[in-house]
Amino acid sequence: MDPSDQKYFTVIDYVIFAVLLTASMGIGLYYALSGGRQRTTQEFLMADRSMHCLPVSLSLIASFQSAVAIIGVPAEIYTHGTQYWFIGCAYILGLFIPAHVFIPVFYRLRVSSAYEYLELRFSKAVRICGTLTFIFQMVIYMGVCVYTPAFALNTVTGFELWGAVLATGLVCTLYTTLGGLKAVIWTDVFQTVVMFAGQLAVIVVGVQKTGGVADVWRKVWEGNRISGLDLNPDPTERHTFWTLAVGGVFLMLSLYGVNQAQVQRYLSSRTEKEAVRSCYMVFPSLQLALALSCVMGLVMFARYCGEDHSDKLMVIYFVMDMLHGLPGLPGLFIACLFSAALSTISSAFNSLATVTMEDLIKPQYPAMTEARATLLSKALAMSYGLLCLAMACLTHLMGDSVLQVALKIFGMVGGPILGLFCLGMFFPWANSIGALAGLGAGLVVAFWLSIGSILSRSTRPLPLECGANVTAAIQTAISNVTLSQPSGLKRFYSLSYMWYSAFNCTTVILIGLIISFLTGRRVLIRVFIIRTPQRPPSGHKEGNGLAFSQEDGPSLEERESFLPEDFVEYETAV
Ligand SMILES: O=C(O)CCCC[C@@H]1SC[C@@H]2NC(=O)N[C@@H]21
Ligand code: NA
Repeated sequence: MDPSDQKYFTVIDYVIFAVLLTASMGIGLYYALSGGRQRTTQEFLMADRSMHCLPVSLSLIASFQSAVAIIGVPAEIYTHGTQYWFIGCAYILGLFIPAHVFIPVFYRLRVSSAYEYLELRFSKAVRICGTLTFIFQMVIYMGVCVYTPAFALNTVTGFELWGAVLATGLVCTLYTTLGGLKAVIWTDVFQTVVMFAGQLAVIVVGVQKTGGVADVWRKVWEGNRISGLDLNPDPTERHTFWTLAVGGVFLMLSLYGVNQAQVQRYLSSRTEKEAVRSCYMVFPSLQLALALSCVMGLVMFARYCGEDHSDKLMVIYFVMDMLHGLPGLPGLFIACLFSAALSTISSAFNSLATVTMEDLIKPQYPAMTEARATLLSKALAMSYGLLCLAMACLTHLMGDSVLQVALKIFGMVGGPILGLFCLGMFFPWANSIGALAGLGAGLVVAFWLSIGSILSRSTRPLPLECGANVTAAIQTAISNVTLSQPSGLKRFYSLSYMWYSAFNCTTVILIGLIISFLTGRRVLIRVFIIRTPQRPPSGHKEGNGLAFSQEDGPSLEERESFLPEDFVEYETAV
């Protein structure tokens, strides 16, 4: 069917899309006109540190579940099978470690930006480099997130491309600028619900139209799309249990442990326990989001197993094929797609405005009044919004698998940032020079690796035949056929992109330690001692462990609020 002449959208579909934008605007206006009316940066950027765990947890999901996942994951499952689903195993440690390692450090320091920790632990220079790296990462990622849904929709349904990008970008910029973090969190809650509803609708209609669950399962099974546990230890294998479940942990830590967008949500919680609880509550919802997008890919395979389309358009084509003729459902899915995009880019705007304000501007102008600071924060949110629209154009040039592009960005830039924080929290003898050198080296290696990989490798999609005639044996033979096994630099370039976060994080730590040792002469070490509530007399001291280490540190006791004096200075000769 030629999409352009299909009448996909009835009036009700446009109404649903308009309702989504209007509701989001309404929430933004509500928080602009209620509470403290967004007059202080504490309210605008930190939601007055008054949030409950439920909205925070849904907002934590929404931040990194964009249209990239809604479109990219089903395409991944359609093309390569369900191996990607094993990334769900990474969610266990990927959320447990942030809850008990990173949240205590950030929450007890009562910072607004995660990068303040880097100045307290290392130096101002490390903080600024960390902030700039984060800004670079999120600006590129934002562009991918705005562009993906608009481009895919336009191609399949003729839906006005730049009109959609502009509508999304402007609405998002407005409610983020007007309503601050409270509005961003509550629109995230609303948009996450729309996201789940849209995906569920496609699955229910898709299964029903493809002959029912049994039929879908049979086709998917015969089409060899249910991947077994692939324990192949080869790090150049794109998706195996190890690259997803272990490499995925580092990816999750770079997002849910140290990414400012998530740290800001933890910090907006009313108590530390509330923040930890919100982190725990992310787990089931994230598993549900993953399951929905994977099942959508399976249903799509059952429907089209013989046909071959480029992945990005495939999903929208499938959805419109399933939903057209059912008034309101195409509109619901569009609302789902743009909810995914809106909730991610609003989080990006707000976190970018926060770090720019807290890490780059306030330190230069300490005497700035609260009113001016808030006004400037709003101006920043607005300008990041416009920058994001510009980035959307750039995305035009990206590769074809949007999921892979997004995950590569996290690996290339998020990995080194994770390494920087780990260096600070787990290695007390690391110093500022080491941290800077580590971050620099990590970024250089990360870019060298990913550019090298783009130039030298293409993924081998599984054959698309379905039906009993293609036995699993043949499939395995085909998919495992080893092209001339790369060696040396070629092998380095063919490292699975799912290992980028782990690899780049490790590079930063190793280089950081080596340089710290080399320059460690008489270095002053500032180690932040976390104190845990005084335990009932159980005889042993419990520490949150982390960022500190020297055993002869001060006794562990509860502190109302942590002040920089909690950083204990140590002279060490190396
Ligand atoms: O959806 C996106 O914008 C980016 C792709 C998914 C990012 C990672 S994958 C692991 C974790 N689970 C999610 O749902 N999102 C993040
Ligand atoms: Na989102």
